[in-house]
Amino acid sequence: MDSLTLICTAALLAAGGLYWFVCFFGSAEVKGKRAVQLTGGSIDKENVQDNYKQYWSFFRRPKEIETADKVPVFVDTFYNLVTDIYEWGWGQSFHFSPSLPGKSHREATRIHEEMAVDLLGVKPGARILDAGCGVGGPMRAIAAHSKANVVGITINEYQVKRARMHNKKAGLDSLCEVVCGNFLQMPFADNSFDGVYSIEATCHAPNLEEVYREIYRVLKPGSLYISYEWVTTELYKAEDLEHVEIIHGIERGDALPGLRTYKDIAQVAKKVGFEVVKEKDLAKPPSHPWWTRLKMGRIAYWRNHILVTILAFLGIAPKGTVDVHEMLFVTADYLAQGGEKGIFSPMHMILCRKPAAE
Ligand SMILES: C=C(CC[C@@H](C)[C@H]1CC[C@H]2C3=CC[C@H]4[C@H](C)[C@@H](O)CC[C@]4(C)[C@H]3CC[C@]12C)C(C)C
Ligand SMILES: C[S@@+](CC[C@H](N)C(=O)[O-])C[C@H]1O[C@@H](n2cnc3c(N)ncnc32)[C@H](O)[C@@H]1O
Repeated sequence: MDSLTLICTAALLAAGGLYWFVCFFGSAEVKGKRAVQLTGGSIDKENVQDNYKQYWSFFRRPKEIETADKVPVFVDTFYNLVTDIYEWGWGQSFHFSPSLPGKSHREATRIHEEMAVDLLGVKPGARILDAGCGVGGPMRAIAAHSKANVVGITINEYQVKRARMHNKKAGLDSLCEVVCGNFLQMPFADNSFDGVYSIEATCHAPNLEEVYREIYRVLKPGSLYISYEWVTTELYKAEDLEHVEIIHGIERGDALPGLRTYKDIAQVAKKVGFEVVKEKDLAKPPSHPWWTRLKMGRIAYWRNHILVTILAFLGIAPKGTVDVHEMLFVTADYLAQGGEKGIFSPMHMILCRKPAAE
């Protein structure tokens, strides 16, 4: 080999190495997390693996998941385990949105979020609630778009920390406030919000009636509530074993005490006193598939898996991160199958009004 060939080979190797480094340590989306910063949320590094086992133990005793008082703990554990991986591999908005041809995932996400607040019809300065706010991606988009004051509530203390940090960084902390608490028993006065929204969050409630009743309580009479619900659709057949396996896979990988059918949503809303203004499954055509983003990411998930394995081996990421990542990897597949078969929707939209006071 002459020296020119040697130099060229070395340059190629260096460029390849740099490319892998950027791919590995850089981010697929714009977010505030890098692989080397993955943690177990509020869980101490050495306890992550045990907490992951504890999360799975809930599914070995499904009756416990049905016991309402155990669910917030189970959901909190789940979000300690996944929040950093979500932020790293998906972004600050922990939800799906229909694909929009010609638009990026970020734009499609923002449009889906802005639609929610547009339908609430709130004015600048109004006080609105985000029930189940995650790390606040939707809250910031909605506050910036509507100029409303948004109060977010999440059961997970680590998400509160992340959301407050992002709000400050985005210069939106004067419009956005974050509270740690349970949306089944909120620390807010009756009739104190001009609007409420929940994006892919109430699916974690063991009993939809309880959370809708609580949202109804804090909403001012005459004001609107909008929710994007996770449901099984009319195509889901309980006697089809493949359908059952997909839905169970979605429940296990997403901390769900049991997916509801689309029929339950309006029924429960009416039961607690709401008038149903509009109900629509936003996943249905002419919407473009929401699950293509999940499928397109497959190569990146493999890359992420290798990276997480190396980081855990080196002791940089907590032990247990590999298991959590693997769980999400498998879940992504169940979600995409549910979407493709049309048996599952993460965006069954319902818009309700609390009747005006007499
Ligand atoms: C509303 C909920 C969460 C919905 C989505 C935001 C998340 C559901 C599945 C998640 C993911 C699956 C695969 C991961 C991948 C293996 C990893 O490398 C990078 C992150 C993922 C893409 C991750 C991102 C978030 C989800 C899409 C539920 C919980 C009610
Ligand atoms: C999938 S994330 C969606 C977050 C946010 N809506 C978004 O789209 O980015 C679900 C959120 O619901 C919250 N949540 C689940 N159960 C809750 C409960 N009982 N009380 C408060 N928040 C809860 C979780 O902590 C998490 O923040």
